[in-house]
Amino acid sequence: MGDAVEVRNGYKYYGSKSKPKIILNYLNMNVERGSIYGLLGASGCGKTTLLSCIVGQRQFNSGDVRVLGMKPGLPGSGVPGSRIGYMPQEIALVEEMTVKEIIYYFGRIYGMKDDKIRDKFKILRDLLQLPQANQLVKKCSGGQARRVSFACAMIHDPELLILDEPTVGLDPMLREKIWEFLVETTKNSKMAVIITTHYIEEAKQANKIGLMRKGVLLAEDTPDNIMLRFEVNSIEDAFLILSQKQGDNDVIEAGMVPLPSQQQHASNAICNGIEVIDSSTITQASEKSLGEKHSSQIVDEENDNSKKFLFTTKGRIKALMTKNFVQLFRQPSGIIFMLLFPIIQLSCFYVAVGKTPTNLKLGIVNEEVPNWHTCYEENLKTVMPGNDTCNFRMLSCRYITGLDGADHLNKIFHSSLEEAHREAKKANTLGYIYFPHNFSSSMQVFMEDGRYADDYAIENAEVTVHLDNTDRQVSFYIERKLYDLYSSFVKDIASDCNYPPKVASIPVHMHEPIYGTQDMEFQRYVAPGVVMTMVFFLATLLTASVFIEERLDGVWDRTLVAGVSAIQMLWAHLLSQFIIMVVQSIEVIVYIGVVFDTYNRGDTATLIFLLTLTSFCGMLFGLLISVYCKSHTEANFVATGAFYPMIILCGLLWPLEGMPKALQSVVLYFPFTLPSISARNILEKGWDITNINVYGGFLVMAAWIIIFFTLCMVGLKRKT
Ligand SMILES: Nc1ncnc2c1ncn2[C@@H]1O[C@H](COP(=O)(O)OP(=O)(O)OP(=O)(O)O)[C@@H](O)[C@H]1O
Repeated sequence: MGDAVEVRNGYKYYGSKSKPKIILNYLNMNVERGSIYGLLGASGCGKTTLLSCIVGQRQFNSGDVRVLGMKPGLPGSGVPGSRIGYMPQEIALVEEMTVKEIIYYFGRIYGMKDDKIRDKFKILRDLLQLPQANQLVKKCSGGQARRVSFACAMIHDPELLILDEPTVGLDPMLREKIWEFLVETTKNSKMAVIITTHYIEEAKQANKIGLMRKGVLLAEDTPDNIMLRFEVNSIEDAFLILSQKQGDNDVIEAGMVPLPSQQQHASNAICNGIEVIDSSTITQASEKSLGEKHSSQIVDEENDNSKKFLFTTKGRIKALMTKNFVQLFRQPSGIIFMLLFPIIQLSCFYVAVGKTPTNLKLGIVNEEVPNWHTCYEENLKTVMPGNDTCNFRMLSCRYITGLDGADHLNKIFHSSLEEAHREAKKANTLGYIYFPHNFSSSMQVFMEDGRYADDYAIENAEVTVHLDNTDRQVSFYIERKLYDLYSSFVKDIASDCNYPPKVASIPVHMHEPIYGTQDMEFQRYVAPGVVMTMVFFLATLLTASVFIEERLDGVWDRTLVAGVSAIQMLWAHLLSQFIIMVVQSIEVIVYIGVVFDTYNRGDTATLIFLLTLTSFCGMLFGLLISVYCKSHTEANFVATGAFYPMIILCGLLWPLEGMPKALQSVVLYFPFTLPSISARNILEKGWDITNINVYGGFLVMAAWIIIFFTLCMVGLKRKT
């Protein structure tokens, strides 16, 4: 059957080719089936790197590795996959799951049936003194979590069990029990175990130990033989002697990479006569047998795989989706984020945006009256029509009292222009309006015989306005109010003087709008864009954080080593997210429809579809970020960096027509620009998906989905 693991001239470096940080320096290793191999070495000597190359998580830069007779990663090799069990150094469990759930998760991933998982779980629970089945992993102590992690690696009775420091933090009794179990199991089966440990003496129970230092195995033999050879009573002493012999001079310098043949020579020299595995021990015959086994095993495995394929894939997708939902819904922040955030954000938007500004302080200086109370005297008459003339007095009062109808304006009366100016400068008012002492008489001259009115009269017939323009929205609003009021003020005077009111109105008439309403609020214009950007970025942040978290806590890698492909993980995530997104989109549409009474002239299903696509696109963008960013901080930078340009350029804050032409033609294809126009067209114009001004947005969104998906795939392929 050959050895469980055979490593020949394993060479691995991190960093660039020109400046390599060499971790494994043409290392050789043999692990027999049905045996325990203790891999010992100081922290940082490369043990984890070696194990990751054995389980197929990483690859050697050169050299050869056979695991259970095949090269890891080859189709049908079962590595990564169910032939091995891997317990990484970090806990690498889903914290939101219970002990039972995480065991079932890995069992299903390995393609086990539920009743088999249940039986094995019972055995492991007693053996490893696992915590209560319904205890959350995050509530487990370090030692408990390590035992659960160990159980996950063992659940499927692998042919090769790889344990990276499994006994750290466990009490001596339990450590002993675990070793007993491993010794017993390897005796009675063909299971091979590779175990790294810092407790060198416990490795005495291993069938073989490898002493590793600076990327090479200094010795590889049974514990007794090693102690015998160095005439010492402990492996630790033997290791010390070996390390001294290797010496510091042999620190591997970057850039001085020896050739395999030179290295073979070098490592023999390093070990000063100590027998280090000789690569020539792989005989022609064993190579041949490996080759034969290779092809026959591929056929067997492929047959087996095709039978099990459906069952395993179903089980995996079920396990992955359950994990996703558990992860999301066991964290209060997850539910808040997905379901409550849209409600909170929409409420903020609808309550705060687009309403008419109120309590706007506007100063008034009126030189026509001795004091402002005069304007509010009862029986004040400002227009006195005669037969062939119409006399005006204190007309300014008529305009000022007209302002009372504009209840959003708060009038502040000033006694002089200087005072009004001073108050506006101090920002105590938003500006002021001024009426000269001869406002009414000038108006009379202007209205009765405008053709002969002199400049002085024309000037004094004006309402002079000075506004603080720094808040343009507010000053626009005041301007519009003052214009509207003046228009009705003049019309009223004309009517009182028995002139036809139309003579006094501006001859531009705004009829009922073709689409929308005359009093349509700004809110309705921005709402589609706001809702779309909201669902997009919620999905982006959620996906990016979930994936990065999984990668950082080791769950992602561990699941890959268990045989799940990155693509399967991606599909499971897409499916679970899709369900959440449909719920979220319905929630958003119903909420704004029912609570804020937002009408929709078009088809609601089309809107929900567009919103779900937007959310899906956001999710893929989040995935893309998680693929290329290493940490949450990096992901946040990218998400925030993308958020503002997208919002600013999509026509949400300012119409596209106001942007430079070249920019317009680019931003039109941004993820929110055409889609928000489509949404607006559905809502306001009632157009359906057959209209280009609606399906244009769908096409853009679909194109972005394809772009993000392709980039994700490229990134994932490069990473795995
Ligand atoms: N992705 C990486 N990029 C660069 N260097 C790395 C990377 N991963 C590990 N290293 C470095 O490689 C060396 C070997 O790391 P490795 O984790 O294999 O050591 P180890 O023997 O398992 O240590 P320990 O017992 O502390 O886990 C260390 O110096 C580590 O800093």
